Amino acid sequence: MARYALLSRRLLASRPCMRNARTFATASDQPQQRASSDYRVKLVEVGPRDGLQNEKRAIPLATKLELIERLAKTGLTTIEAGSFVSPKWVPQMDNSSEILQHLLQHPPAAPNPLTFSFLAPNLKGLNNAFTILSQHPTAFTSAGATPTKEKPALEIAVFASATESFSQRNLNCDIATSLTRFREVIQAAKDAQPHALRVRAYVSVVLGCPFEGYDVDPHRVAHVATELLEMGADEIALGDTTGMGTAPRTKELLNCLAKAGVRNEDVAMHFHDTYGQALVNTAVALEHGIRTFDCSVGGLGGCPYSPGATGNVATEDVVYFMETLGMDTGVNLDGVVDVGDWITREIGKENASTVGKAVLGARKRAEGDKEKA
Ligand SMILES: CC(C)(COP(=O)([O-])OP(=O)([O-])OC[C@H]1O[C@@H](n2cnc3c(N)ncnc32)[C@H](O)[C@@H]1OP(=O)([O-])[O-])[C@@H](O)C(=O)NCCC(=O)NCCSC(=O)C[C@@](C)(O)CC(=O)[O-]
Repeated sequence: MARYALLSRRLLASRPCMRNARTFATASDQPQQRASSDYRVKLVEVGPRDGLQNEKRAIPLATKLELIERLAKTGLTTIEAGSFVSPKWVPQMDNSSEILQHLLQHPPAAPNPLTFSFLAPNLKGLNNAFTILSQHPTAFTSAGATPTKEKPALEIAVFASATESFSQRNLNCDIATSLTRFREVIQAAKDAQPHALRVRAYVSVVLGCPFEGYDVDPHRVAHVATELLEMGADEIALGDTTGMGTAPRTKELLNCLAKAGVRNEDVAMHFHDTYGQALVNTAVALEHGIRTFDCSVGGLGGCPYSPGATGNVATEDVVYFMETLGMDTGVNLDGVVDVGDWITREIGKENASTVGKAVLGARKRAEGDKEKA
């Protein structure tokens, strides 16, 4: 890890990405899977965490729980439900312990088994999660096991940065220090008793930084990602935190990661739609072979430490987009449209989903036609 921190940005930029596929802690001997799974897309709903973390008004615990319960009914299988960060830094996430507790005691009714994900930036955050988990040791499945409707799976997410400026603003430390902390978090999550936890690792500002601009070095992203995989992270989520990503730069980034040995099945894309490019970039990533995409119902979201960044790409828009391409998300479009309509009204935000608004408008017109007839 230290070698990445010590190399100058210039040196990194001039280095070609590694040509030979590297072996990471999580790599298996299986060849990249194609065939029918090629049409299956996994959507990770981040609305309850990324979608709400930036809201200034306190959102009641009951609203957050109802949001998760409503989302669970739509066919979504992975829901980012909270964040064990410092409440001084992100006050909105302060009731994440209660959320985790509730989800373990009362797993939401859902058509599919669920995985819940929680952010943890350090051991303190992870230990806060462990305090709740230790009270319900049999209420969730282990990392490798298949979750059931009665026993959800749990995942911890760490979040690194591709630029030093964003790392300082978001985590109050440089990238090297954050990676040292994440190594401890990942190790502790893997060693957890009675169950190991799955670990997702974000790399933020991969296609543009609010403080350093568009020119984020893809080689730097690849280095941070490979470090996290070598530590044992199960998945890398590439965050276009600012929504500054474009189609050619998304392609360049993914090619760079592939050359560094990062497998498509270990990558998730996390697009924000600030410049309206999220679906175009999604298409590029899909074409590249990525099959996991983050999204937020109603297009809620924004990072408190990324000024000007707006919401995540809307779940409704991604579901519609994937379906028009013949991809299978397993998510009920009408169901997520209803949730987006409900939560945006509930918290007094504009519904940022284009598809959500179109479907709601079409329904209204159909009702009007029915009344006239
Ligand atoms: C990492 C720290 C804590 C360092 O912040 P720090 O101030 O350097 O931490 P510290 O270790 O000096 O501790 C300061 C105080 O915080 C407490 N503390 C320390 N850690 C925790 C914890 N885990 N949970 C609860 N409390 C904690 C600690 O106990 C102490 O309390 P005090 O003694 O003053 O009463 C802080 O910078 C932080 O919480 N940052 C999180 C910022 C954040 O949540 N950002 C949004 C999520 S990232 C994101 O949205 C991007 C993403 C993931 O969506 C992808 C993308 O779009 O790119």
